[in-house]
Amino acid sequence: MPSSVMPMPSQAGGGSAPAAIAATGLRKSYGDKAVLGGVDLHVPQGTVFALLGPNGAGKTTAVKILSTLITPDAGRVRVAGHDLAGEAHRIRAAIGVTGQFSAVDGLITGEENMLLMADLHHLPRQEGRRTAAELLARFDLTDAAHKPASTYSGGMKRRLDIAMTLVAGPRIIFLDEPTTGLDPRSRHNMWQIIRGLVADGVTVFLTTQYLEEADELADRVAVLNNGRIVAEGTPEQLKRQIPGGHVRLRFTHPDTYRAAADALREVTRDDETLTLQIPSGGSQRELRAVLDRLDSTGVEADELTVHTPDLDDVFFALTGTTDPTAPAQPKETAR
Ligand SMILES: Nc1ncnc2c1ncn2[C@@H]1O[C@H](COP(=O)(O)OP(=O)(O)OP(=O)(O)O)[C@@H](O)[C@H]1O
Repeated sequence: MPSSVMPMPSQAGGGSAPAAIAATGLRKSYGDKAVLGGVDLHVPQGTVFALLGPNGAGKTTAVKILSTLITPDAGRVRVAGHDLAGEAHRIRAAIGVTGQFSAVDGLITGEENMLLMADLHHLPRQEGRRTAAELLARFDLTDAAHKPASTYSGGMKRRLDIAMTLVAGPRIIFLDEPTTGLDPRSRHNMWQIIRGLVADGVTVFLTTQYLEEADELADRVAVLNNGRIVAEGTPEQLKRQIPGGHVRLRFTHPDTYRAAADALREVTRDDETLTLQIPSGGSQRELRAVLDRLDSTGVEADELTVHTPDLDDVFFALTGTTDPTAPAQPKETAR
């Protein structure tokens, strides 16, 4: 068995795949403030795991513990097959961490940052140069390699940061909010980079406030709220737990609106906006049933929208909050 693999008992949703990261009963308090109140995590090798949570939920604290930066008050942690208690140095050698605050030194060039990292990891000079050049090319930074990093855009700095994390070839990387503050294009670039890492077999532990990001990237998502995991599963599993799919019909004439309300069952009426809401999973069959019923009474809606539950709904249902920093997600598809 490779050293980065640890067997885990089969657990709900986690399957029996070998874990790259496993934690049980993780607790951490600052003074009398309990930040993590008994957290279990299981991240199979070669997968992307997203830890979601509102501001202050304890995501960064969890990452800091798992990446050996701080010690938990209680709990057992194994990363890359090594126990945090006693083998933290082995864990450190096996992982890469990109935090919310960049490790990039703006005064030196991108290439110099990379070579510095290669030196820190004691790579032989030749190998360090080769690895730096390869990573700079892979992250589309070759042209900027000889410019001071302070002249880089936010997206370029973030790419350089991750490239630096990869110099030592970690098989597990922690990305704490990797796309916060990036524009949509840079965010999509970052997603491609993360997908590329996973294609190479790297395990990615990601924290994010962007629900769309977790949906796009993560094999599994855990929602952290008040120091506890309140839900865990694939994005699809989480969405299925949440009711909320519906068809919304909007009318301009009150008479048509009333006729439609009478014709349809199980509608929620909004008399002010002349809108009807019908619970629906959004399948073609369910939509057709609604349309057939409207047709049969000769009523035509002025607008029809289908709302399928997304991670926003999950997040809201589980944490009682939507994150004001998350960008608006287009949830509804006008038909
Ligand atoms: N060193 C510390 N000393 C005291 N309190 C701390 C310390 N580090 C974190 N906290 C507190 O612990 C709580 C969780 O912080 P943490 O940074 O883990 O949350 P987070 O989920 O990462 O939040 P965000 O999304 O805002 O980064 C917060 O209330 C924070 O103020």
